[in-house]
Amino acid sequence: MRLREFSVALRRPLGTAKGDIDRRDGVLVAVEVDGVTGLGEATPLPGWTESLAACREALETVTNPVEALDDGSLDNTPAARHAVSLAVADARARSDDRSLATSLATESHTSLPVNATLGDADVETTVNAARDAVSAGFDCLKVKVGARDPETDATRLSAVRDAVGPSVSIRADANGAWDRWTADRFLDAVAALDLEYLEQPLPATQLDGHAALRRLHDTPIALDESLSVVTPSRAIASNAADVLVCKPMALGGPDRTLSVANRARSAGVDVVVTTTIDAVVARLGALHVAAALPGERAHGLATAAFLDTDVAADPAPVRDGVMHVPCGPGLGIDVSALFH
Ligand SMILES: O=C(O)CCC(=O)c1ccccc1C(=O)O
Ligand SMILES: [Mg+2]
Repeated sequence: MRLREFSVALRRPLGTAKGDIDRRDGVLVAVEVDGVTGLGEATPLPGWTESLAACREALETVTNPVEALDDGSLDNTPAARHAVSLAVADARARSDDRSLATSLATESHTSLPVNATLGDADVETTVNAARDAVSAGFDCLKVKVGARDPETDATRLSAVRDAVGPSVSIRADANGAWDRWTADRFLDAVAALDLEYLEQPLPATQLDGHAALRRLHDTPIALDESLSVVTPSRAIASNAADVLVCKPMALGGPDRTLSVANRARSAGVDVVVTTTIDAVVARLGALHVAAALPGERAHGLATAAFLDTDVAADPAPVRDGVMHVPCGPGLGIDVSALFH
């Protein structure tokens, strides 16, 4: 297995309730499966995955990539497992001469709607960013909340709703910033705004709290960080979510993400696939995984624009709020663009 480290700055930091994300560092991998090369990427983000040091160490110990996926050695390092699992899946799809999405599902989407991601900012900046996103063709916005008091966040969202009108879908993501009472205040204040959902209002371990919010308010609830600290089965069984926000990087790879998504769907829980603001290889992986899932919701994959540079050219840029799934073999990116 070949490894190549990379480091990219964000063009503009993403402000969240848990601080700014301003750079992303990770490891690209290339594996050989039956003589065919596949590409993977580990871009760890503590809070969702292991540290970069733990990720690097786990990848350096892999001798047989296919066996490493099943022997438990990568179970505590989801970003490292993601890189290996994606690379093996990419190699297999390439040797079958199929796109990754079509190798993962008998029926897959050829294009997907995606949400614009709006960081924490004051009311005016948030409204301007929302208008810009809608002008660019997005009909779904995800706004970061939880860095301000809940009434101020409600004012931001209300101003966004007024600016974009009723036909644009609005999501909010608090990144676990609140306690039950603060989340109640926020949900009371936004009750008339018809939010698509509120993502991770409470800390990751508080499944019962999320279940209570779901019972007491009409705004649907989504879980994100919780999926990194409790088993997906528990998250699904606890009635704590209408939607699971699935980050392949945090769940340990495309295979694990598909299995979580299938279990969620059987329980009547929807799935939205997002990135941890990854480089092009992992973004494409998440796009193919999302394409392999049924459902019509917008995914959180429009994160390329946060990066100042990338490790290779992007074959799936966002146009009009939509991403087209590359139909060439595997991920749809040349191995030679990344490994010489
Ligand atoms: O879902 C999106 O719109 C983009 C991804 C995103 O918001 C995100 C990006 C990096 C780290 C955490 C998160 C998050 O969903 O909380
Ligand atoms: Mg989130």
